[in-house]
Amino acid sequence: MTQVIRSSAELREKVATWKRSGMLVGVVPTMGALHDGHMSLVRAARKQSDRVIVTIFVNPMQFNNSDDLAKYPRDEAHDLALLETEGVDVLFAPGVEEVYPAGFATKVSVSGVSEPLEGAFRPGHFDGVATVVTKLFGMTQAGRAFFGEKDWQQLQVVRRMVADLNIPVRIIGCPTIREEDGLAMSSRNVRLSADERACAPLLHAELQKAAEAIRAGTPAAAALAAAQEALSAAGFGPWDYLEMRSAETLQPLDTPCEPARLLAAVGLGAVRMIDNIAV
Ligand SMILES: Nc1ncnc2c1ncn2[C@@H]1O[C@H](COP(=O)(O)OP(=O)(O)OP(=O)(O)O)[C@@H](O)[C@H]1O
Ligand SMILES: CC(C)(CO)[C@@H](O)C(=O)[O-]
Ligand code: BAL
Repeated sequence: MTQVIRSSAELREKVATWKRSGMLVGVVPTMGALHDGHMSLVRAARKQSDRVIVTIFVNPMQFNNSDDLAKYPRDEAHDLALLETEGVDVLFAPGVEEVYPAGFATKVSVSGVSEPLEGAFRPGHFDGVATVVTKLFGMTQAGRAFFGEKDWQQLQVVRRMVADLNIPVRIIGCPTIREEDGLAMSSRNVRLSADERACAPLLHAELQKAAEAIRAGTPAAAALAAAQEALSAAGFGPWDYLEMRSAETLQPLDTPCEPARLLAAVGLGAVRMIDNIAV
C-alpha cells in the first residue's frame, strides 16, 4: 500500500522511524502526470534504496508562464495507482500552502550552470526548481534522489547546488526513456495533435544525426544548422535553442573537446519540446 502524506510534519515522523532502523531513503521528485519516464526513476529508486518516497508537487515558483501552469496535466488518482503497482512506500503530495506558507521569503539561486538555455528562456525557472528541490530534500531527508537526464540542465543545477550547500543526498541521474519512435516521454506530449505527434520523433532523430556528424568531424555549427533547417521544414518552431554545450557546466563548446551534449528547446504546435543527447 502506498501511503499518501500531505504534511511535512507527518512525513518527518515516518522517515524518522525508517531511519531509526537504519534504512536508506530514496526520493523521486515529480510534478505528477506520471509516465514510463517517471516510473524508470521509481524503479531505480526501488533498487537502490530501502524505502521510496515519490513527491508530486506542481511548483508554481518554477513556472514563468501562467498558462503553462494552469494547463499542466494533473491526475493524482491515476498517479497513485501507478505508484502502488511499483511498491512505492509514500506519495508525498503537499498543497501549495504546505510548501510556501504565509511569510515564505527564501530563494535558492544557483549561478553559472542555471543561466543559459532553459535559464535564459524561462526566467526564474531554476530559482524555483532549486528552491523547491532544497525544500523537498529537507522535508524528505532522503539519502538518494533520482532525476531524469531528459531535464539535463536541471540535473546539473541540482548537482551543483547539492555540492555547494553540502546537502547530504546523493544525486542519481537516470537515462531518458523514449517512445518506440524515439520521442522523449513527457507529460506535455498529450497536448500534441495527431499530426504534431507524428512529426515529434524527428527532434530526436535530427539530434542523433547531428551528434554522429560532429563525432565524424563536421563542425558543430554546420551540423546543428542542418538539423535546425530539417526540423523547421517539418514544422518545428519557434526555436529557443539548439546548441552543443559542455555536459557538466553547460558552457558553449565549438568542438567536443570534453564531454558534450546537444540540447534543444523548440515549439511544436502549442507545446514547447525539450530534448538532449550526448555527443
Ligand atoms: N522521458 C523521461 N525519461 C526519464 N526521466 C524523465 C522523463 N521525463 C521526465 N523525467 C524525469 O522525471 C522527473 C519529473 O519530471 P516532470 O514531472 O517534469 O515530468 P515531465 O514529463 O518531464 O514533465 P514535462 O516534460 O511536462 O516537464 C524529472 O527528474 C524528469 O527529468
Ligand atoms: C524536479 C521538479 C520535481 C521540481 O519541481 C521538477 O522540476 C520536475 O518535475 O522536473
Ligand atoms: N521537467 C521540468 C519541469 C518543468 O518543465 O517545469
